Amino acid sequence: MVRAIVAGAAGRMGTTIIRNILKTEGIELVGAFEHPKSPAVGKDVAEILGLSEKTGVVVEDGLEKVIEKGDVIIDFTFHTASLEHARINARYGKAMVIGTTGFAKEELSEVHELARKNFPLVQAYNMSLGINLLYKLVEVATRILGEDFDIEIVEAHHRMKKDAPSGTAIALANVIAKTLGWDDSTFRFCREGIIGERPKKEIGIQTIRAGEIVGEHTVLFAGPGERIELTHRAASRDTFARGAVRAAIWVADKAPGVYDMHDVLGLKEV
Ligand SMILES: NC(=O)C1=CN([C@@H]2O[C@H](COP(=O)(O)OP(=O)(O)OC[C@H]3O[C@@H](n4cnc5c(N)ncnc54)[C@H](OP(=O)(O)O)[C@@H]3O)[C@@H](O)[C@H]2O)C=CC1
Ligand SMILES: O=C(O)C1=N[C@H](C(=O)O)C[C@H](O)C1
Repeated sequence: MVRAIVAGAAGRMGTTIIRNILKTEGIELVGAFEHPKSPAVGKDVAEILGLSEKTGVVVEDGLEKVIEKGDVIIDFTFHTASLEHARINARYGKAMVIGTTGFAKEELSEVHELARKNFPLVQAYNMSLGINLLYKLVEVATRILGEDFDIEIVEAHHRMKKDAPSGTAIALANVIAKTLGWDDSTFRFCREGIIGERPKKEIGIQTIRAGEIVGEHTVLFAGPGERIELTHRAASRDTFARGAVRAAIWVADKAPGVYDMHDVLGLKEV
């Protein structure tokens, strides 16, 4: 049985992940924590989730209060918090699953460096099966169309999302750039005013924030006389949470290193 600790236990993803752990075989919830000022601290997670029966797991006020109880930490919080949790975990060597987005390049490099030396980590900006398949489809479409077609990414999320563009949009842009042998200097995040003709060597990334949209990504390939759009729409956060729980079970007994959802889902060789 894999013993899981959930960071950001009162958040949108934290609560969804805990619900999924409670109904999944092979994994149990042994710890949950929030930042010290959170009103959730000191409450049984059942109270946060609106369950009638107590779980016996109380929300603590930091990772170090619970880390020794668990085998794997699942972290969907905030970029600075996840980096701090990785730094703490480097001293304990527990497995980690990090779904947090919004990292600066240097922050993510530090997280990966810590993992390579000290603990197994699954890090992915999107843990849904559909998006991880979309990465593959986009790679194929880019290989076939990339030289002649303009490629744009449009992402839409709920009004509460703190970072833009989404981590998934950046990951999609990275797939396209890698396939074409380009780098991230070709990413174009916004356009305004007299911008002139679109350069060929450009990957547009546009952001929409509105209402309660769970998460939508479209990659658009527009060429002479025709257009292809590949779209993924998440209807519920459960799709991300199921992926995170699957990743937690998978990574618990792995050697230190950085893994992604293609490792977890067995899509590496597809
Ligand atoms: N990889 C994937 O598949 C997915 C990734 N995400 C990413 O996950 C992250 C969280 O998203 P979401 O759940 O919607 O956001 P929320 O703001 O709802 O949840 C984050 C939680 O973490 C808490 N938190 C902040 N700092 C700390 C800390 N130092 N220690 C412990 N807890 C802390 C927050 O508390 P407070 O609110 O009080 O600040 C909040 O409860 C985002 O980066 C998002 O982009 C989201 C969905 C899918
Ligand atoms: O903040 C969210 O909600 C989501 N964030 C992730 C991202 O930034 O890619 C994944 C998902 O689309 C939901």
